[in-house]
Amino acid sequence: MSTCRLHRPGPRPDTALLEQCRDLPTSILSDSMDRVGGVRGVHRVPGGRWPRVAGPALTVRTRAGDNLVVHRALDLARPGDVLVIDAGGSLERAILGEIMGRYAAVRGIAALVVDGAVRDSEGLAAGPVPVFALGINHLGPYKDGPGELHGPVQAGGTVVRSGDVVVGDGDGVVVLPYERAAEVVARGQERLRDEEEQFAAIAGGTLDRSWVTRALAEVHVGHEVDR
Ligand SMILES: O=C([O-])CC(=O)C(=O)O
Ligand SMILES: [Mg+2]
Repeated sequence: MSTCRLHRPGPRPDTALLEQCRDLPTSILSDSMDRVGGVRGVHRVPGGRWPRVAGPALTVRTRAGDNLVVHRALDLARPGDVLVIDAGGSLERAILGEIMGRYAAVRGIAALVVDGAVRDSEGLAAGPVPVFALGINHLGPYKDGPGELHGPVQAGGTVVRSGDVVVGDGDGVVVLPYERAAEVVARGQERLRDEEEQFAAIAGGTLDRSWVTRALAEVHVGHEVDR
């Protein structure tokens, strides 16, 4: 017998806001949090080609190399949840694999984010549920516990609370704190429009590059620079 501490679940973000998040690249969203609000080192498993995903965090803290409470989380998850599993960043053992990935799919789980390793990476990559992890390891987990659900965790150096908005794509994973999510999305939409204008200016040959010379004081050393 082991323990699984159950905290009270966090708030549930608005579905329209989650929909808006799916239109915003993680790069734009982390820019919109002043380039400091991202999960570091946790990426899509190799070969996974899923579209961008966004959902509320169901936070899981487990002992490194053990997945008993992750199994509990799979059974308690609500459709659309993103499991954020803090396995202490350990790569010693995988925390989940293809069986759990397939079960997550039938439970309607939106994504699995593991601050630790996973295995069966080819099977996970072929499945419908996006999986993000710090690494891959064939060595499987123990099932002894303990752990906790819905409490605050860390993933890739970022604090994640139950109900925070988790967004993942080909660049990795960002977490929008629940209270700031609407503001970050609004900033992100503005940045996306600005980037689209830059793409059009690049294609049309009208991109203004004057900021580069303004930002740099050039120092010529010993010879004239041809222009
Ligand atoms: O055995 C486990 O606990 C993890 C695993 O490989 C799977 O879910 O397929
Ligand atoms: Mg397996």
